[in-house]
Amino acid sequence: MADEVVLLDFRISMYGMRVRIALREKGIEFEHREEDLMNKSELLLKMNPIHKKIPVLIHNGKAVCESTVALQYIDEVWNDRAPLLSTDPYQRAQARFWVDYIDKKVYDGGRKVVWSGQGEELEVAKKELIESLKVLEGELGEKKFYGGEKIGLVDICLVGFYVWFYAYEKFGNLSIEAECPKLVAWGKRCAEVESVAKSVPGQEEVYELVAEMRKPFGL
Ligand SMILES: N[C@@H](CCC(=O)N[C@@H](CS)C(=O)NCC(=O)O)C(=O)O
Repeated sequence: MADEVVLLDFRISMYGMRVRIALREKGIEFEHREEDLMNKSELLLKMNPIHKKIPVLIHNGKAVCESTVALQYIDEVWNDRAPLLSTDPYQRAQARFWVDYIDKKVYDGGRKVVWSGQGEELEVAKKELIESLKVLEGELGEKKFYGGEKIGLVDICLVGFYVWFYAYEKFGNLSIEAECPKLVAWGKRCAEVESVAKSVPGQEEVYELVAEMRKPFGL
């Protein structure tokens, strides 16, 4: 029986993007179902009753929730091609450490920049975001990708945030390129990789959609 793979998703979600990229890295055909997060589908509520969030990967009718869990699942099920992680246990542990860092620090900093409005709160958020990006830039060093010559788990998990950089810059009145030029160069390299190019929206599209989402909150 052919695999049936469905992804419940939201186009500008950095978490959704990573699952799309991983599936495309592996060459897995999948059906993409866009969710309206203000009016979630019955399927989403049924498949992710605990968190009620996207992305949800549905493989032959079975749901896998949480993006990093989905990436691990994808890597284990389709383990005969395009590995997302090194075979070395220590390298694997390191990659998972950085994904955890991204999800805690970059997500938090970015969320606050987008939703803080103006003033002291925004200044603190900007500092937090830039600090976390500088740490990640340091970890990249002179490598082409975090995965080495090819994109790997850390690249796949961070590139969705790169797609939000323009929105962070506009709402935070900051220049990520001035602060982290090597990280921005890395993001541009990633954006040229086929699996990424096919999976992520443009930075302006993200900015425009987020600007619409902020309006009801008077931002
Ligand atoms: N830790 C989750 C985060 C997923 C997440 O925050 N999804 C957001 C969209 S980016 C969502 O579904 N939000 C809807 C809600 O919170 O009701 C993951 O890695 O999958």
